[in-house]
Amino acid sequence: MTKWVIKLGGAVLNCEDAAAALFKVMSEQKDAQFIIVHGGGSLVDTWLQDAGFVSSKHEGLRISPREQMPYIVGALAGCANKQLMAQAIASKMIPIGISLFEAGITSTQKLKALGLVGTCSEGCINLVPTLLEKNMLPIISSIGFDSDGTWYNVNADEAAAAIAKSLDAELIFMTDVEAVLDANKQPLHQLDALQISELINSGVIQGGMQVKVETSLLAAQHLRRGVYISSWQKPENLNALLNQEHVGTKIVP
Ligand SMILES: Nc1ncnc2c1ncn2[C@@H]1O[C@H](COP(=O)(O)OP(=O)(O)O)[C@@H](O)[C@H]1O
Ligand SMILES: CC(=O)N[C@@H](CCC(=O)OP(=O)(O)O)C(=O)O
Repeated sequence: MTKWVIKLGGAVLNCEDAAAALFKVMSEQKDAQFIIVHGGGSLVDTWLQDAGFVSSKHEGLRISPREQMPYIVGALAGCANKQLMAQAIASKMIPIGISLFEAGITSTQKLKALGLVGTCSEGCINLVPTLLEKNMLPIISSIGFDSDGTWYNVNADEAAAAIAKSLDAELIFMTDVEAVLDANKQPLHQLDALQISELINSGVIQGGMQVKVETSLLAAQHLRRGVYISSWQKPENLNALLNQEHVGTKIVP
């Protein structure tokens, strides 16, 4: 049975029932198992702003001071995770909301200057295979922990790639744009390492998309197959991708 890790960008939560439409596509698939890894960057922005914090990013990664972590964890592992669970339940699936720790990923601090931004490496326990055996849908937030129990804010694209790696699963990034766009805002069909570095150096790919393409390339190289970036705005995109059709941008190793 093919395993698919589907990374959902957090903006899906701003669009009523968009996630439910994707869950419906998944529930109709036979011979496939799904694992959701989700973001929620826009929700984190709102929660931090409402709490009076200023939040900034460095190359697409949110600088995460210790005192902001309760809001970040609350938005990602709490609100975003449970909102997605609600839409999965409405789509007649059986979701189990977990963090990276239960999904077999351990984190450590990435870079002191970023605060509690975490990395991903292989952890000690992994509930995902058991959940899949029981026909449950793991919905994994990008909150990680180290072996001392310190919590970390992990970029959700990096989290999805680590989960796909640990399960040797197919990986699809579903974001808020149809594809990676070139300098003229035209969709790019396929990208390799050289094209990616040129587009980043020239500033055409930046911010969250920079993290996504860099992470996709590493994942494609590790998995030795293409990784897709497409939009969650059209559920038919997911259907097409699951049927091996080319939609969005394919990142090739
Ligand atoms: N070359 C590019 N092509 C497409 N989107 C880009 C590009 N460069 C930057 N972006 C931005 O990246 C965003 C997607 O990244 P991000 O907001 O992190 O998505 P997600 O929350 O789905 O992970 C797009 O909405 C767009 O604003
Ligand atoms: C370290 C880091 O950048 N963490 C991200 C985690 C959420 C995320 O990645 O959300 P999207 O997938 O919706 O962008 C953040 O705080 O925004």
